[in-house]
Amino acid sequence: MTTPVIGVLALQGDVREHLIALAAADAVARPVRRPEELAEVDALVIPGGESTTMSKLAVLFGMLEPLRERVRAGMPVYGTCAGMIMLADKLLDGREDQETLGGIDMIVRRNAFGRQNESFEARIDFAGIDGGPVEGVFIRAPWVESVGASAEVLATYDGHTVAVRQGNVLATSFHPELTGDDRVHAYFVDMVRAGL
Ligand SMILES: NC(=O)CC[C@H](N)C(=O)O
Repeated sequence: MTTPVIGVLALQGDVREHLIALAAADAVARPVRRPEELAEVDALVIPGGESTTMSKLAVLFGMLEPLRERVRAGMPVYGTCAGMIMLADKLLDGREDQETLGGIDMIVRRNAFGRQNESFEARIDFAGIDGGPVEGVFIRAPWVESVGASAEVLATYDGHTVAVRQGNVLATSFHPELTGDDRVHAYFVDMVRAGL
C-alpha cells in the first residue's frame, strides 16, 4: 500500500499538532511553506489559526496562486477552522482584503460560534466515521451557513453545519488535531489513498 505524503500548510497556525495526527494516521507528514514544497506533496492540510493572517502570509510567500491551482487541479485538501475558512468559495464576516482559496461551494461565517463561546468541546456525529462521535474542539470557530448542490454535509452541531466534503476537499469547523482522536485525519488519509 502506498503511503501518502501529506503537507501541512505552515504559514501560521497549529501545524505541529496536524503533523502528529497525520503521522498517527499512517501518512508521511511534512510542513509546506513554499511552492516547491507544495509541488512535492500528494495532499495538504490547512491548519487552524487566524485566517486573515494566513491569507496575508499566503500572498507574501507567493503561495496564493500555487495553492489555488493545486486545489483546482484536484489535490486532496483538509482544512480545520481557519483552514475551513480558506476553503470557502464565499466568506461572511471576513476582513475586506481577506483572500480565500475556495474549493468548496459553501458560504462560511467567520467567528460564528465565537461570539457566544470563545472555546468549547463537543462530541460530533460524523458521517462516514465509525466508532461513535468524534471529539471536536471549537475555538472562535466558523460555521457553514449554506452549501451548494455538489457539497455534502458530514456533521452538524446545534443545528449548524460543521463538516463538509466536496470531492477531494474536506473542511471542519473544529480541531480534531487537538484531541488525540485521529479518526478524522484517518478519514482524510483514506481519501488521499483512494486517489493515489
Ligand atoms: N481556531 C481557529 O482557527 C480560529 C479561526 C479564526 N477565528 C479565523 O478567523 O481565522
